[in-house]
Amino acid sequence: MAVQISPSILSADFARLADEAARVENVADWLHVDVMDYHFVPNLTLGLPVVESLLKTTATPVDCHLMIHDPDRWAPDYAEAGAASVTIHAEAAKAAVRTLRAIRAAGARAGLALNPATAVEGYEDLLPEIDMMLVMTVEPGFGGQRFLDIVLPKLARARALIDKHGGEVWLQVDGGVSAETIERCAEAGADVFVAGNAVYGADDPARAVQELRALAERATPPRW
Ligand SMILES: O=C(CO)[C@@H](O)[C@H](O)COP(=O)(O)O
Ligand SMILES: [Fe+2]
Repeated sequence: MAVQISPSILSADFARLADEAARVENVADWLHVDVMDYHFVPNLTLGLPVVESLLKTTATPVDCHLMIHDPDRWAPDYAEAGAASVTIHAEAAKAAVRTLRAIRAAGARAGLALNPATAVEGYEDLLPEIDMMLVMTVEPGFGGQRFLDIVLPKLARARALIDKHGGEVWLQVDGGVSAETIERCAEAGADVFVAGNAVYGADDPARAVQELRALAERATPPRW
């Protein structure tokens, strides 16, 4: 699978979201939208009404990362609104299979996110239910945090499980991904790279996306 870059608007200017999305249009593969609710994580960002408005202003597929207490209640709504990918947290979902199926039924790709301390092995049975696994490389809640390299062995184990399963499950990495860390993520098997600060903290976000993509492509090991 080709390298995909998903800039996180968490590091963008929330008062100018349409303009910020336009800065990476035609360069980024996705626009990563971090939904936080002050309950699952100690931060608050935006919700469905803002995502609905954003979807009207950008042609880039929207990748919603739900860091919310009750994803079973809300995730299908994001898919129905038109988000192309909706990711729920394993630690928050109480009915993960039902919710992942509802996301797919609404026409979106279904993602399952794991916090740094959550073992991937517990979720092997869910691989047929998902289109993407998200391995967090920071504790969720804030942009601009330091990359947790202790998560890299888990990322590699996730890649091995996905390859063993044989399906088309993408492996996303999120948190502290930058020019300094992206190659290690690619070497460990990630193929979708979220980057907030490294893109929207740069003078030229589009160029930052291109540079990250080139680094990840160079470091991606041949798999077939
Ligand atoms: O989900 C999250 C944080 O919880 C991320 O998507 C961050 O927004 C990534 O930002 P950087 O670590 O790349 O600055
Ligand atoms: Fe995220």
